[in-house]
This record gives sequence, structure tokens and C-alpha cells, in this order.
Amino acid sequence: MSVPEPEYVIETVELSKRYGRKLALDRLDLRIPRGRIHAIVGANGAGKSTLFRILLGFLPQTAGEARILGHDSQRLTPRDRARIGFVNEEHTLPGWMRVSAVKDMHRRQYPRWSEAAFEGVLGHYHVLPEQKVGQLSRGERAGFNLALALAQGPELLVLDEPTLGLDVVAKRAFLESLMYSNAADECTVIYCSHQMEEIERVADNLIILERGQLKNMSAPEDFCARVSHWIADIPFKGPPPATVPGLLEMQRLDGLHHYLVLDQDEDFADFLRANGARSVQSMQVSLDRAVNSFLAKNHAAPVQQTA
Ligand SMILES: Nc1ncnc2c1ncn2[C@@H]1O[C@H](COP(=O)(O)OP(=O)(O)OP(=O)(O)O)[C@@H](O)[C@H]1O
Repeated sequence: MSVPEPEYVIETVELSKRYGRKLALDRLDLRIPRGRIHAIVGANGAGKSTLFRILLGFLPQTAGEARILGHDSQRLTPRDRARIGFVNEEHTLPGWMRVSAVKDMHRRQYPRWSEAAFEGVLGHYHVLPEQKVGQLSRGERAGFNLALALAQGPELLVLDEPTLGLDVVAKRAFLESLMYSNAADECTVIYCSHQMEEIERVADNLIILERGQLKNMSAPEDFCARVSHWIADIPFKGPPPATVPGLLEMQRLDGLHHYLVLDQDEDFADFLRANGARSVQSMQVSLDRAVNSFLAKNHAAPVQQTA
């Protein structure tokens, strides 16, 4: 009798990680369903790398549970690990080895190895089998890593800032090789990045972490719809910022007040009019603007120190 697949590829329950006085993960409850591309975003220090290190079994948690592909992340066997592909920004591979030798090593290591998947990704790059890994450009190394990870036939592919430090052309090549690989049809992809234009292109689900807590889990367009941009012609100073509901960002440009707010409806126009606005206009914002204003707002708030 076959064992049913777990519904979630990643499941954390009240997961906490403390480094001395620093709480990096704060009773995090996160459930990532099987399939599709899930983006994890967060400001610097939000706890993304800590979460990955725990999930991949490189770091123990302080409290709570962390399961990956249905297994306790601290008790992963080599067989479990073979089901998880991982690419991070460091693209750590032995620089002295030739591309062909690294590939052979991986092919022997992974029983589900797919030559077609490997070639499908590496075909986007001018990488020769006789080249040493250390001679590859950053972009080529990123592509080589992705090719190796996908050829391993993973059920879960974790990409942790895979395009960090790449130029625009190399970023685009990486993204295209990922999209053309149809990775999301074969496995669940977790994409961690600060690059919102990449997230916009690839992600089906947007997960926002802030100070080790889950702040959003929805389709990117649904998050975008939560943030609105209002322009008001207010002849005086306008309402004090502390009284503006859902305020993320405020600016005065060419005599007009601009407000970026979260979870506000038409009542917000009434609020502005009640505060002296002669005209009010509302607009949608891009995902980049919505996420960055949300992160900046929370980031700017004072940290509550724990003893
Ligand atoms: N080994 C460590 N010792 C002490 N504090 C740490 C350690 N590693 C991480 N931290 C702290 O834990 C918090 C979370 O760090 P983490 O690297 O997980 O964040 P991140 O979201 O990956 O950030 P970034 O986007 O900058 O990579 C940070 O405040 C960081 O200073």
C-alpha cells in the first residue's frame, strides 16, 4: 500500500529560533502546499535564511516543529535530501573541478537524474564541459547550479537568492531557464528573493516574513490589491500621520498629498475629505511598490527588545 503524499511540502508549527538575545523566528506557523512557485520575501534579517537552514537540517530550532516533505527537518536521511534541490546565492561548487566531472558526480549520486532536464537548463548558457567551475562567470555558475538541482529530479526545489550579484542579462537568463524548464510542473519551487520583478514574473504565491513572523500568504495580485495609492489636494498640513488608517507611506509632491495605505476602501476618501481634501483620487500600485512600502513600514517600527 502506498503512503499518501503529505499535503504540505513545508510545515512549521510555532517554530522559533533564538540566537542569544536575538529572536530570528518567532513562533512561525507556515504551511506551503505542494506544487507551484512560492516566493518568500522579507526585509534583511527577517529570518529567511534561518528558516531554510532549519528546514534543510543544517541548524536546530530553539522550539517548535519544522517538517519538510513530511519529515522532521532535523532527522533527514540522505534519501530525503535527494528529494530536495537547493540553490543559494553562493553557488558553492568545487572550483577546481571540471563541469563534466561535477555533473558525473551528481548523476551517480541521484537515482532520478534527468539528462534532458540538465541539458534543457544548461543549453541557455555557453558552458563547456571541459571548463573548470572556478572559471565560470557568476551567471554561468548560477545556471549550472540550477541545471544540477533540476536534473536531480527534486520534489522540492529551494532557490535562496539565486540571482544575487548577477547583472540584468544574467538574471534574465536565469529566470528564463527556470521558466522554460517547467520546474513548477514537476516539483514545488520555493523562491526567496529581494527582486520583486522576478517574483512578479514567477510566483503563484507570495509569502511575506517580517521579524520571524508570517505577515502574508496570498497570490501576489491579492496582496497588491490590499495596498492603494491616494492623491489628495489638501490645502493645509493634512491629518497627523498617526491618525491616517493603514498608513504605509506618505509624501507631499507638487502641493499634493500622496498616501500609500493598507486594507482601505472608499471610506478612506471620506477620511481625506473630512480632513480638508478638495479632491481625492485613488490608484493601484505595482507589486514592487506594495511589498517595499509594507516592508519599509514594518522595518522602520521600533524593535521590541526581549530579555
Ligand atoms: N549565527 C547567528 N548569530 C546571531 N544572530 C544571527 C545569526 N544568524 C542570523 N542572526 C540574526 O537573526 C536574524 C535573522 O537572520 P537571517 O539571516 O535569517 O535573515 P534573512 O531574512 O535571511 O536576512 P537577509 O535577507 O539579510 O539575508 C537577523 O537579525 C540576524 O542578525
